[in-house]
Amino acid sequence: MSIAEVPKASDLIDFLVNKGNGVKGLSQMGLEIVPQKFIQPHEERLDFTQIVSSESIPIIDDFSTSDDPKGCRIDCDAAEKWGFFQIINHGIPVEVLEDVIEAGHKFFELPVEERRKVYDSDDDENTKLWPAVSNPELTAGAGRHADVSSITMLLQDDVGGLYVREPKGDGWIHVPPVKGALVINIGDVLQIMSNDRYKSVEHRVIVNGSRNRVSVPIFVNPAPDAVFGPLTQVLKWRNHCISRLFLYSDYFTVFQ
Ligand SMILES: O=C(O)CCC(=O)C(=O)O
Ligand SMILES: [Fe+2]
Repeated sequence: MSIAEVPKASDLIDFLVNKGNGVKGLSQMGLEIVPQKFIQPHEERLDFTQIVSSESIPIIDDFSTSDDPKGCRIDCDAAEKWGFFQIINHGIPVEVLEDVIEAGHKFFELPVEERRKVYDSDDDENTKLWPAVSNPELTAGAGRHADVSSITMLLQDDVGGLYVREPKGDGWIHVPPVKGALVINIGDVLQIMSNDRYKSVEHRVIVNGSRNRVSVPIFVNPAPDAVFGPLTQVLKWRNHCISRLFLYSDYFTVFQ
């Protein structure tokens, strides 16, 4: 849980997608490089020596039957240690997920005006485009952040670029695209409710040098007027309570 002082992905998306500039828009403006606003400050750039390739987040198979205690144990361990895991064979047909991704790519190929119409008429605002840029190492994809959700469920295409903080270290671990998988991560709310047992882990997105990336995150959030804090049932996991109570709308405003 921390707030990173980096440009927000939403600014980049707003410029490139909502305002309809696109990557082409950048070049039509005669810009050789991405505007300064979207350049990562030096200390925030992901330096490739920070990538840890010897470790990977767990892939949990057959999540739907994990109400057996052994399965639950694996999920809990993943939530405690990594805060991130992927699930496969979850019950949603792979073809359905692939259709969603394909629709996302098609949408972003539409001319700007068409795209706007879809935006105005549709409430599906979750699909995200991470446009290919020629200098991805300099550019803000999504700066490092933790989610202010309870949990987040993410569908990503096969481009890759999501990195997760390694447990107890400064490195970043790639979350490789796995066909038909959903990436699940613990958000701040569940970290607090679990009294710090489950971890809301920092992550970031690095855009690709040549391919547009589509991802569809679904944030499961409490209602704005919900009050949350460590659950009394879990206080035994630490001998002190790590947090006060929050009104979710206040929490969101401060930490988003
Ligand atoms: O697209 C992704 O892989 C992650 C996006 C993300 O972290 C977010 O929207 O909070
Ligand atoms: Fe996120």
